[in-house]
Amino acid sequence: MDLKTGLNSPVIADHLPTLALPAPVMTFTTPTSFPSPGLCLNTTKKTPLPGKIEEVRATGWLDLMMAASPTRRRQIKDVVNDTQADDLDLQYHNWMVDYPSALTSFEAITDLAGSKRLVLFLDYDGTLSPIVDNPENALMSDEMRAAVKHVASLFPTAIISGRSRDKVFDFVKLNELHYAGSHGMDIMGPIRKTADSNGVECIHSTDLKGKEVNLFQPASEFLPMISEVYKKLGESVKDINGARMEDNKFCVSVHYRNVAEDDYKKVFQRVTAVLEDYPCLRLTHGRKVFEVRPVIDWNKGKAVEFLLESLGLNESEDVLPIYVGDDRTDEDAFKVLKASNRGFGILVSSIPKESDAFYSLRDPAEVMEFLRKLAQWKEQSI
Ligand SMILES: O=P(O)(O)OC[C@H]1O[C@H](O[C@H]2O[C@H](CO)[C@@H](O)[C@H](O)[C@H]2O)[C@H](O)[C@@H](O)[C@@H]1O
Repeated sequence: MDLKTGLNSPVIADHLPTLALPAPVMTFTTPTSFPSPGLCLNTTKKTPLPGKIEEVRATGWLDLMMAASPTRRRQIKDVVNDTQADDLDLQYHNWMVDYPSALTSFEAITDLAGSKRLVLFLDYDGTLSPIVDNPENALMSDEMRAAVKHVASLFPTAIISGRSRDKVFDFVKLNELHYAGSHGMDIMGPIRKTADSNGVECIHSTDLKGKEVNLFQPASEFLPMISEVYKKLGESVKDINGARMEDNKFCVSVHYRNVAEDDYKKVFQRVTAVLEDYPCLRLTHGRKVFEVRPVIDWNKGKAVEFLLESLGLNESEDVLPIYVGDDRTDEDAFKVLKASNRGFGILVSSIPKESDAFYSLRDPAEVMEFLRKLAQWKEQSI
């Protein structure tokens, strides 16, 4: 079995790299040294790669596209027989040895939390709302909203999403939370309580209720480029049935969930052709979606660190951050918590996946149960 490609393997490894087109601008290591888009504008157009290499690259991405957000057991019960379905269950249960359920391990989690201050980071799509065909319809249920509101009244809570911050707020509609949109490139957080140690510049602003907040937008210089590429990508995929664009402010999503598999390659080729002219932008891959974003050293993991610092909780030993997410981009946050050894990630997945998370939950319904249990535990211990 090849665990890395996911071929013949129960484990989906969707950690493939960002698009491997040669780019003159690499990622940067400090938050203050973001590349200016101007640095990338005058680069000469790259010589097209020999057909064969292009083909290999396209094929690698094609496998990824096929494997992305694979069909869940309950959806495939009509197309596989009972034995195959039982096999899938067995694979899932074996996988859970490495990624135990956060529900069945709840006591271990609260033992670890003890008297520490718990901080919650939540992804949106696939975590608080189920994955649906039309991204505009990814509504959060009232029960989930109530569960999130309840935990947010007990623990500092933030939502970190790939969507634009405004869009995710429209879905969630809760003022008690902090919000980071565009994969953390648009953060509205509390006024920083600690000294600004790494020189990250924020704009003081007010939220809808007039409360003072900090706005952090490390990719603001890229806005004109992002809106230009949004238009070009839209033009280039408009004849592909089912392809859908989404403007996430500092990044762009090209959805192919509703595209026929025969057209996947076309989507990939059209997107990469447009990006040939934008070495300052990179392509990543989520659940049946391509995400185009600036090449800056900023991601959901950095957003977690930033928010912890803003909350004055970054240096404290007494803090237990928990991040719940379902997607490849959430892995950056899982990694940060794992590396700092002070909190952990919970991967939301109904299929086995390699992850830097510590625990797992099967779907948003289990996420809601977990949030309710956390609130109940906290209230009992007050
Ligand atoms: O970080 P997230 O909040 O998880 O955002 C990642 C992407 O989520 C959305 O797309 C995904 O959910 C859609 C609705 O269920 C689904 O139709 C799509 O196939 C999924 O990829 C969002 O629409 C994207 O823009 C985000 O990048």
